[in-house]
Amino acid sequence: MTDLRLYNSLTRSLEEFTPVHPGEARVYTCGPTVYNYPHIGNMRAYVFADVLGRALSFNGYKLTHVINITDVGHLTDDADAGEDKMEKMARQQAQSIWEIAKHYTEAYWADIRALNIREPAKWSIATDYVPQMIEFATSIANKHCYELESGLYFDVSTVSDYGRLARAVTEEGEGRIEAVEGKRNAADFAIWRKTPTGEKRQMEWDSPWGRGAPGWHLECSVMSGDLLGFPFDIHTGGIDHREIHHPNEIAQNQAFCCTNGLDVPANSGARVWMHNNFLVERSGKMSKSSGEFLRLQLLIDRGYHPLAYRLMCLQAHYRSELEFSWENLGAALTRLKRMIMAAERLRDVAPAEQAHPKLAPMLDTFAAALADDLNTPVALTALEDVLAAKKVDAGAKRAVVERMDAVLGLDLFGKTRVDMRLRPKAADITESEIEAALERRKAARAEKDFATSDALRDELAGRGVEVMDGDPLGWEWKLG
Ligand SMILES: Nc1ncnc2c1ncn2[C@@H]1O[C@H](COP(=O)(O)OP(=O)(O)OP(=O)(O)O)[C@@H](O)[C@H]1O
Ligand SMILES: [Zn+2]
Repeated sequence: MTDLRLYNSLTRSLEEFTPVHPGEARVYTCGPTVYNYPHIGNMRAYVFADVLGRALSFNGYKLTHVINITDVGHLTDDADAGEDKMEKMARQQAQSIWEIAKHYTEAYWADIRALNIREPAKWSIATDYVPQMIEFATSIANKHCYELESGLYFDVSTVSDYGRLARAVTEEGEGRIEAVEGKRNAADFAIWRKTPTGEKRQMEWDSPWGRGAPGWHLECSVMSGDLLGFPFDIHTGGIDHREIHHPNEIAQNQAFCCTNGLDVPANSGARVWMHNNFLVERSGKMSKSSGEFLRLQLLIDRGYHPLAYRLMCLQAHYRSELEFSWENLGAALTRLKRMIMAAERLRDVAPAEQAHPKLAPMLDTFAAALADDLNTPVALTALEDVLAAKKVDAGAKRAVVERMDAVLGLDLFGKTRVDMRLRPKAADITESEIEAALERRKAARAEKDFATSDALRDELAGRGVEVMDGDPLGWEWKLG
C-alpha cells in the first residue's frame, strides 16, 4: 500500500502519516453547534472527514473516529463577549435548549445519512462531558488560568508558541480578539463562563469557579483527549477553526499534557491538524449567520439527489475553495447518473478474487491519488476508467469498483438510475402520472399514431415534464 501523505496545518506541509498506535488511526472531527440547520458548506466538512476516515480504512488502519455535537458553550462572538448560540435560539423560538438541540441534531444526522457519511465510532455530546471538563480545567487552573468576574480565563502566555497553528498573531495584531476587561492578553479566552449574578441560564452547572457553563474550546480538548487519548492522530475541522478554536484547543492540550506528565511530541494533543476549505457562493462564504443559506433538503426539493452534492465535493480537492452553483450541481448529478448506470451492469455479478492486469494500474493510480493528500478528483477519474474498461471480466471490474467506492462513498451498487430521478417538490405531477402518460405514448407510437404521441408529449410539457427521446443516458424524461 502506498504511504499516505497528509497536509498538516501545523507545519503547513505534507507529511507521511505515522500512526501513534501501530495499525490504528484515531481521528477527532469538530462537529456542529446544533442551534440551527446545517448548511451544505458545513456538510462539506463532514464529507471531507468521512473520506479521510475511509481512506485510512482503505490503507489498512483500524479507524476510531469521533465527531462531537456542541450543545452548549459556543458563543455568537469569537471574543468572549457574545451570547451562547443555543440560548439565543431557544429564546427566539421559545423552546427549551434541549428541544432545540434534539431537533437540530436529528436534522444534522439526516444529512449525514443522505450524504452516505459513515457513522463515527462515537458521537460525543458536549453536555455529557461536563464533569470531565471541570476536572480538566481544575488540573490546569493553577498554572495556566486566572479568574475574572465573568469566568475562568486561559492565559495564553503560559504555553510556548501560542497561535502557531493560526500564524495570524502578527498579521492581525493584538486587537484580533476583543478584550474582556481585565484580560492579561488579548487572545486569552474563557474556559469556564460564570452565570452573571441574578441571572439564570437554561444550561448551567456548579464548578469551583461558580455556576456556569464550559467554554467551547474546552469541550473539544476534553472530548478528544478522553475518547482518543493524548496524543491522538488527526484532528479535523473547517479552515475557520485554524484561526481561533484550534489554537485554543492546542494551548489547553499543551497545558494539560504538561501538567499531567503526558509526553506529547508536538505538544498539541493531535499530531496532525487538517482543515477543509470553504464552500463559497459568488457573494462569499456560505454561512448561517448571513440568514439565508442552502440546506441539503433544498437541493433535494429541487430534484438533486444528495449524493450529487457529495460528488460535487469530491470533484474538488478538500483544500481548495469550492464555489457552489446549480450548474455545477447539475453537472455532478449527470456524472453520477452515468457512473450508476455503468455500475448497474455489474450489479448481479459476483466480485472476482483475482485482480485483472488491465485494472491493476487503475487501482494503483487510485491509491496513489488518495495517498497524495486525498486527491479525490484524480481518484474519481480512476474509478470512471475502471467502469469504462473494455474486454475486462465483469467480476474483476465489480471487485475493483467496490473497493474504490468504499472510499468515495457514492453507493454505486446501492442506488439505481431511478433513485437519481427526484421529483422537485414544486412539481404538480407525480411519477406514476408521468409513467402512465409515457406508457400511453409508447403504445401510440407502436401503432404509428403520431398525433396522439405528440399530443401526449405536449400535455406533459404543459405540466413541466420534458420527454427525452433518444437521450444518450437512456433517461426518458426530466422536469424542466
Ligand atoms: N462555508 C463553509 N464551507 C465549509 N465548511 C464550513 C463552512 N462554514 C462552516 N464550515 C465548517 O462547518 C463545521 C460546522 O460548523 P458549525 O456547526 O459550528 O457552524 P457555524 O460555524 O455556526 O456555521 P457558520 O460559519 O455558517 O455560522 C465546522 O467545521 C466549520 O468550520
Ligand atoms: Zn471543536
